[in-house]
Parts: sequence; structure tokens; C-alpha cells
Amino acid sequence: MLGTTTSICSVFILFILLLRIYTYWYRKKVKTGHVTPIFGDTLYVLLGIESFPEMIQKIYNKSQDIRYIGTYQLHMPLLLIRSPELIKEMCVRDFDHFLDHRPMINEDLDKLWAKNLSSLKGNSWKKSRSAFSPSFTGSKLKSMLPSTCRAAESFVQYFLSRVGDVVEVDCKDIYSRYVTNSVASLIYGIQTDSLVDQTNEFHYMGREASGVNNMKKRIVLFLHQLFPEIAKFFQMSFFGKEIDDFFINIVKHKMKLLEEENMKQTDIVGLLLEARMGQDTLAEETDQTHAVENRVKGKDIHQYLTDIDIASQAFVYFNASYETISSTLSFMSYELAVNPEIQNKLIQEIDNNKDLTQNFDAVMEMPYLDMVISETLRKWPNTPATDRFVTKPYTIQPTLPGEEPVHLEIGDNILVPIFALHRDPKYYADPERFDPERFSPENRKNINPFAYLPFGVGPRRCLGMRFALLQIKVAFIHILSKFEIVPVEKTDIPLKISRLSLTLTSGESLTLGLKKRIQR
Ligand code: HEM
Repeated sequence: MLGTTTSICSVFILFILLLRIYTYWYRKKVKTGHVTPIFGDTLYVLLGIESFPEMIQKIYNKSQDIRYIGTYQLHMPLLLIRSPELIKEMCVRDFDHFLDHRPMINEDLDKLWAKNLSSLKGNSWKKSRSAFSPSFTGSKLKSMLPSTCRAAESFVQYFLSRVGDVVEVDCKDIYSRYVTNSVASLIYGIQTDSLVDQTNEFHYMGREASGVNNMKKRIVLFLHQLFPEIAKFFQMSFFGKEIDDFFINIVKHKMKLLEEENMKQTDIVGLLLEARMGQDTLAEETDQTHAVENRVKGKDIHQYLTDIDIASQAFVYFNASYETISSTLSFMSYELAVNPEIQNKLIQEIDNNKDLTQNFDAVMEMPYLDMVISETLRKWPNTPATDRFVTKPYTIQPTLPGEEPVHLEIGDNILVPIFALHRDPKYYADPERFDPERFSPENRKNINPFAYLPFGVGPRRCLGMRFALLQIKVAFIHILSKFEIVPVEKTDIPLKISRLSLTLTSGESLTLGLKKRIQR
């Protein structure tokens, strides 16, 4: 009898608890779709039936004429903002209320991740953003062009030397190797050739670190985000000691060399270390674009950086490059292969500019190349959504009939649905069609800038945008000067996206052909 009463009481308490959790948005008078208790909106993602970007798109599409909609990631409530105007208000105008990202990885368990820009909060973030922004100024990027070209040339030579007119390649694999070679040299000053050396350590570490395709890592990430106490209790680190030690030791080793040999540094880590030693080569110019950065600009800011701060930041540059750039290169290759008329037009532009590949401004300003990349990032934004953590209470004032004020409290989370906005016919006619003309000089001005957010929005937007664009542009200029990208028998048309990854990437593999061009 006592047992039955206890069971009934437990079920009742659980029911009340679930009711409390899953009426969070209802109590704030925010609409939601149908939500499954315990799993929220994430059930199909956890079962591997739909991808994370598809899940967000489904929630976004539940209702057409509302500015926001409530959602639950397991038990965690998030407010998905559908309206570009509201995104602008929250992430730009009222940015001080939404300063941070939602904590993603437990700081005590992953020291390498804890100090990087995207995890830092409040004033620590402001100071670090100011310290790290000069890594990618115009003149720094210009100085990176020769090394980027070398990586692209050796990439192309590697495939030219392969037998046959059409070389079949797994895009995910080859582009992650191109990025490893180029970026390891630019960030750490370390030369790698991970195409020739297939078991290259740098490439291995990059793959392990970005391994959200890996089921174990995915579960650990979920625990870090949604049940941080459990992750802490079991001491579950996301990246693990091997990766932490590898990237921290490189920085320590470089520091030692710098102190002993006082050699002039040209890579990003070297420049940061030099700046900390007082030679301050990084402080020579500032990025004009960020009001927040300018507010906290301080002459001696680099001197406060520890080895871990620098290792952590360099690691996020490497990690961000590995995943985002290689996936954009893969998606663009696919679109070129299945849209030969677009590819021919791009090849024409590249052929007409072949003497300018060492000219930074010419590379960055090739108009059609820029249009094709912009459209790739529209249709296939590697980061399908970004978030903000409410750091100061905020009220969304009603503007549409039926809306009521929504009071957000510290600790609430908002979601900016990048992928869903990019595929909304309201902003992009026939959104599934790959059409670079959307970004022509005449048409570009019709695009709502807050409905095109591949690099995020406001003062917290991507720091590496121009660095990424440089890598992508140089890669395609070199590849298309020698090859045409073609579909082969193994190519999946339409392309399949990964259901395991939290970012937007192609499925297991994306096979295409590199067809050697006949040189005239
Ligand atoms: C195609 C390539 C890339 C895409 C699509 C991309 C996209 C993004 C997005 C959507 C965000 C979140 C912005 C927000 O919340 O508003 C972000 C943040 C960030 N990205 Fe990228 N990214 C790319 C490449 C890179 C590269 C190559 C680097 C570094 C070398 C980098 C460094 C960062 C950093 C440090 C942040 C955090 C900024 C902060 O919180 O202040 N990204 N990126």
C-alpha cells in the first residue's frame, strides 16, 4: 500500500515538474508548436531522424506570421526569433541585454575551450575581442596571401600528378586537409602536408576536435549544454586531454623559441606572443567596425594575456577554420558540379584574371566569385543557428495584433535561425535554387541584411569572416584554373546532409570528380 502511494506521489510530482517546465513559454504568452515532454523539440534529432538545421527550420515554419516562437531543447526553453527586424533590435541595438552565448562547454573541464572568444562572457569577452580583432585586419590578411597561395598550389599539384583525366575525391576529406595545411602555417607557423602524409598529426587533431559527427562527442556536448552538473560529476571533457595538451604545448614551445632566439614572427600565435612581450606589432591598427571593441580598446591589453588565453584563441581559430571552411568548400564544389553553366562563368572570370592571383585586392574583389560564395553561404550556412543568453532583463514590446509584452529574464536564451531564414521564400524566391544572381550588384541591395547571416550578427559576429573568405577564394581560383568539378557515379544528387552533426555539413562523404582542364 505504502509502495503504491509512493509511486502515485512520484508520478504526480513528475507530472507537476514536467508541466512547469513545458509551460514556460505558455506562461509568458509565447506560442509553441506541439512539444513532446522530456524530449522537447529534439526527439527526432536524438533519434537521428532529422538534422539539427532541419529541426530548427521545422519550428521556424510552424507559423508564418509571428515574430517569435517558443521551443524546448530537451527541457531547456529557447525563444526562436523569426523576424529579421527583431533580430536587429535584440542583437545590435539592445546588444547589452544579450551579451553572451549560452554556455556550451563546462569551463572547468575544458580549459582550452574556456578562454576562447566565443565562450568568454561580459567584460572578459569585450577585452579579448579588442585584443584579438587585429589578428585579421586588412594588412594582416594581405600578408597571408602568399602562404595561402602556396597551400592552394600544392593542393592542386597533388591532384594534377594523379593518374587519369578525372580524379575522384571525397570533398570532406581533401578540403579538411587543404585547410589544415594552409591554416596550420598561418596560425602556428607550422608547415604540414596532410595530403601526402595521410596520418598527419595536425589533421588528426583537427578532425578529433571538430568531431561532433562522433556519437560519443555529441552525447558529451548535449550533457555539457543541458545537464552540466552530470558532465561535471563524471568529469566528462569535450575535447579531452590529448587535444588540450597538443595545442597548449605548441604555444608553450613557440614562446620558448621566441624568448631564446628572439626570431621575428609572422604567424598569428607568434604575433600575439610578441604583442604580449611588449613589441606590440598587433596594436598598430584597429578594426573600425566594432563599437564595443572601440569602447574597451586599451593599449596594454595584450600584456594581460596568459599562455592559455593565447592557446585557447589560436585553437578556436584552427577549429573554426577546419570545420567551416572545408564544409563551405565542399558545398560550393557540389553546386558548381551540378550547375555547369555557373561553373563555366566562374572559370571564365578566373581565366581572365589569372595574372592577378598574387594581388590581394583583385582576389578579394572578383565579382562573380564573390557572388557564388555568397550564394553558397546562403544556401548552406555552416552554422545553422546562433544563440544569445539574456544578460539583462528585456521586454519584447508588442507590435503585431495578438502580441503581448514578453518579459525575458537573465538566463533565458534566444535562438537566431540562420539556416531557416536563408531558406524562407519570403526573403529568397525559390530558396532551394542555387542562384548567385541574387548577389549581383543590382540585386544585392534587395536582400534584407538581417535575413542573411552566415557569419552571425552584431558585435558578436564571426571574427574570422575575411580570413575564411580569403581561404575559400584562393582555393577556388587555384582549383578552377586547372580543373573542372564534375559529378561522378558515386555523387549523391541531391546532396545529403549529416544528421549527426550540429553544424550544417554534408553526410558521410561527398564524392566528386576533379576533371583536368585542357590548357590552351
Ligand atoms: C565559412 C566560414 C565561417 C562561418 C560560416 C562562420 C560563422 C560564424 C558564426 C555564425 C558565428 C556566430 C556569430 C554570432 O553569434 O553572431 C561565428 C563566430 C565566431 N567565429 Fe566564425 N565562421 C567561419 C569561419 C571562421 C574562422 C576561419 C574563424 C577564425 C579563424 C572564425 C572565428 C570565429 C570566432 C572567434 C567567433 C566568436 C566571435 C565572438 O563571440 O566574439 N570563424 N562564426
